[in-house]
Amino acid sequence: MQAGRPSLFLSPDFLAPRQPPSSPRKTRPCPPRSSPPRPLRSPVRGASLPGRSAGRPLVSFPPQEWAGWRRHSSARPPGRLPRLPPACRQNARVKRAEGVSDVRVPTMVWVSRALLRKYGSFIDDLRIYVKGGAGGMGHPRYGGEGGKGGDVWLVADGRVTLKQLKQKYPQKRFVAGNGAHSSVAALKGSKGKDCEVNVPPGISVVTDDGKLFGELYKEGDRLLVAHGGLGGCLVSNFFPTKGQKHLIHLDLKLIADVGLVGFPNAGKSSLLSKISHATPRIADYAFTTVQPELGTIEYPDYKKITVADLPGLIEGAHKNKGHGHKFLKHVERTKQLLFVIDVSGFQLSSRTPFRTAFETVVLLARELELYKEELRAKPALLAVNKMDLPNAQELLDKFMEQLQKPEDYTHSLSAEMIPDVLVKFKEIIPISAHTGEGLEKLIPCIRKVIDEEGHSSLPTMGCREVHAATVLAFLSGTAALSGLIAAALLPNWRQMRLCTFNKNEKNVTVYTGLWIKCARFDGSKDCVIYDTEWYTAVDQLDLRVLQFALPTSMLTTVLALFLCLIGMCNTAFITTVPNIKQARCLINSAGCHLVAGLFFLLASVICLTPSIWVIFHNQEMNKKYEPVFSFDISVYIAIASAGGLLFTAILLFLWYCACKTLPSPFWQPLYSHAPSVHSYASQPYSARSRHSAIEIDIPVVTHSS
Ligand SMILES: Nc1nc2c(ncn2[C@@H]2O[C@H](COP(=O)(O)OP(=O)(O)OP(=O)(O)O)[C@@H](O)[C@H]2O)c(=O)[nH]1
Ligand SMILES: [Mg+2]
Repeated sequence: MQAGRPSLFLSPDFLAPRQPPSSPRKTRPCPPRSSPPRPLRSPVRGASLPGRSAGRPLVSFPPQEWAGWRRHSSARPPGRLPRLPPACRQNARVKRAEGVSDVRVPTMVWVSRALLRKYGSFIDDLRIYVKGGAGGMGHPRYGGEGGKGGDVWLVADGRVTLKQLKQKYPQKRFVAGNGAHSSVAALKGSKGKDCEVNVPPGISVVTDDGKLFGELYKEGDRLLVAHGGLGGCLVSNFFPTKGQKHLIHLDLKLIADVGLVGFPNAGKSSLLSKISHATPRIADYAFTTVQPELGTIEYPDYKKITVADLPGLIEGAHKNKGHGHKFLKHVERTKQLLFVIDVSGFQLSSRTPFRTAFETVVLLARELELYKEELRAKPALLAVNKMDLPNAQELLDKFMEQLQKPEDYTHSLSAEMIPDVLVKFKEIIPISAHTGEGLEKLIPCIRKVIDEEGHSSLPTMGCREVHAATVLAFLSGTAALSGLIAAALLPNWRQMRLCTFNKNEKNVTVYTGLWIKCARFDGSKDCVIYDTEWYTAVDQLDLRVLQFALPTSMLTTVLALFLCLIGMCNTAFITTVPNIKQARCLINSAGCHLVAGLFFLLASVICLTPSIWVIFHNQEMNKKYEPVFSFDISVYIAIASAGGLLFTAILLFLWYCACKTLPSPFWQPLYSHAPSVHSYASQPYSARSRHSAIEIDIPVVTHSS
């Protein structure tokens, strides 16, 4: 077998940790004859599975043995059965010739073949070579300095996967450009071209010797992995230095809020498919899931929680048995663990012991603990699945009893299988992923635990944030509008103080507003002149402009407030899902807050500019005529109102930017169906994401027998 290619056959000890290859074998041995019968035919009597063996079973297999092959078999393994390795085929032929009908095919061969068929094309660990560009030569005669070599950067980009990266750059070499040499024309050589490698977010960069280089968590994160060499200069005798070079591993670890942890066949994928729109593969055999898959639970207040369906763990996963490390590493970054167990227990194969539900919990806790102790600290929920099976209630009662006093029931396990600390579950919820029973309790519970812990890997904006931002914008906008109205109505834009030297006369102050002029004698509150045609007088252009500017500003503000109001009414003040039509065009559209913010900004500018002009215009008038003009309180009010409008606009812009960068549901399509259509829950939680599963790359598995 060629090294580096996925094997076509795996021996049953595939699940054992990889050992250095011993002496090469020419033929692959058939698994021991002690293994129990395994079917190659469909459980349906007489029906043969599609594929090359269709119509001509390789081996026959009594139906009653099939029944014992998998517990609670409800689904036929999909697709064609794998071809047996030559040695086994030969063995089977001989046995058939001898009249032995029940030639046994080990479960793990079948499982491993199925696993590899899918597993081989996914990557979550890629080893690449990075090299910074060399510096340019200096110029000894003129003292010129060579350009610096380009650097190699890793840039997190959600649109790429490691598989794409590998396909695009099969050489897996990333070399930055060299710096330019110094020349007479350009004594300082230009810098070499940087090399940017787009990698998926969630990457840990590890050197060949296991040293952590850095991590790229979110879109746009950058990491410098190889510096370019320095250009030749006087210090280096005009000789350049070479760029750094490294062999690094891009290790992809899943970033999700909740990780589904359990033994194979517990119903993890079934559960994910029920609570989200993800469509993981579900089948009645172990290791159906061989690549982690993500689904998203969406709550009525638009909070989203990502759930990762991880491949099943087996005993010894912490020692990398069954590729345990590759699966367990994805648990590391989840914020919450959701243990899923089969209420009736689990048995991987007839050669491995049967484990009760209680034992599976104990073993899972031990595996996690041995893999990384920190995992113990993660909040955990326990979903006891398959409650629709007969006797499930009795088994559950027993299981609960065992959990109360675990030390009394661990005698069936050896000492090294018992965890130092049994996981403390925040909640134990009996469910049936089949019928949907218990999910109405589980879904809010997941949310509650995430909220309590106060961290979600995907920061989301819920109703409260929307409420706060729009209410604050609405209030400050309303206050600014009131200010504008007051400024427009008060006759206090300009004062003209007329003093007299006649002792019998009193001084007069003329107050000019936008619409009226009022002259008052000192000590009197009554207007002696009430002139609504004041603007016919010369040199009042600034106030004439304000006559148009302020109403325009007010109208614009009203429009912006209207947008805010509708947004608020459709989000914060109702508990049900907002009217989809309105929400789409107003709240849900990225333009809504942007437009409202732009209106506020416009209103602010329209009001502010002529208001400031009044101040300068007064100075000019004082110079031109007598120094009797001064501005009045309306100017202050107008400028303060413009400031308020500007603040509102900034608030909405910030909110817009936050929404654009955060994965807020307000910028994505809303539900396409009402939440109540879900068969399993009539409660307000929709729990159905509009996202389908996100594919996660998994490493290529190469095994030689
Ligand atoms: N009766 C019953 N069967 C269930 C339930 N949930 C899952 N199953 C069945 O159990 C089998 C395994 O389900 P999966 O969802 O593939 O299990 P898994 O834990 O993802 O398995 P792996 O991917 O191998 O780790 C399938 O045949 C499901 O139909 C349930 O609530 N009740
Ligand atoms: Mg699965």
